[in-house]
Amino acid sequence: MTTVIQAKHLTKVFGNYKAIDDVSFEIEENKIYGLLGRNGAGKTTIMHMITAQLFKTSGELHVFGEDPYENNRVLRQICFIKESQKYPDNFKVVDVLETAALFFPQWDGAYARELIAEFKLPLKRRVKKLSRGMLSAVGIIVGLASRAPITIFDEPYLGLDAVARTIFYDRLMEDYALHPRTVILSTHLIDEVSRLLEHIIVINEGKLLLNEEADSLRGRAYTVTGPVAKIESYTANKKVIHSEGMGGYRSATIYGSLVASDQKTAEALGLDITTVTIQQLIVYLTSDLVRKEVTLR
Ligand SMILES: Nc1ncnc2c1ncn2[C@@H]1O[C@H](COP(=O)(O)OP(=O)(O)OP(=O)(O)O)[C@@H](O)[C@H]1O
Repeated sequence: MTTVIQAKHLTKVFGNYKAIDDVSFEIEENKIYGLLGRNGAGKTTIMHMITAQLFKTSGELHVFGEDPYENNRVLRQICFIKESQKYPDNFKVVDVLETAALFFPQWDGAYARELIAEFKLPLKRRVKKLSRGMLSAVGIIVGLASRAPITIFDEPYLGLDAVARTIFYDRLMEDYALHPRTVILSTHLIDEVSRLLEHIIVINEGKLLLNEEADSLRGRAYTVTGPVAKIESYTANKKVIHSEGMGGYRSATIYGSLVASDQKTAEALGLDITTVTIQQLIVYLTSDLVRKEVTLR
């Protein structure tokens, strides 16, 4: 596996606020990553350092083995699509595509036109006259057609309706299969994208909370539901990351794989067992209450 981004003890301080605190991770070639976390966790700050829009305070950051700052050789290999992308006032959709064609070495103009038709975008309309969702579609089209070896989508779909989001996910998967590259998706719609993600990095309050293959996270927690006394007996000595009650019933989410012996015990107690989605798992793990009580691994 080739590493395309390497962060070691990466730290970013704004004034006296540590937005990124000693974070280390590697991003490999030709994989789809989810960069996830709550509002203000530090995801955009990391993406801005990778794309040389912010200086790191300390630590190391290498992109394709080099420092990304003022390094055009590296930056032309990265396409960064963000929700708040600004375009010059007089730009029409067609101007955005033509500018992207000049910048990205692997740009595919024919594919961009196909996507324009699919998202029903008016090529000759000024970008500032587009609806919120149409503006997001422009970013998505640039991100896909750039075929950049590192393509980063930071909450790319503000205002995009469910149909258009599905088009984005489907096209991303198809095009990624034909033209593998590294994709980093940062989003709060985790359930929607979780089937696309191969590896998940979770940032919480500026620190690295999880850095794992998505498949290994899929079976990482489960929920048991049943009468309070039986739940209490079952969960003794287990890491409960979420719990809620209703009348005499309680449900408890347990951090850990459901091994055969535990499954037998739960069944013998008559408890219902349900799986936990990656989104639920991340919500529980990043909630303040849980982090105080549970130390991961
Ligand atoms: N230029 C800046 N000056 C001061 N503080 C900043 C600056 N940029 C970001 N921050 C702070 O750093 C923290 C991380 O912000 P960041 O935008 O990276 O979060 P995020 O994970 O992308 O959040 P969201 O999901 O809401 O987009 C926040 O507390 C934010 O207020």
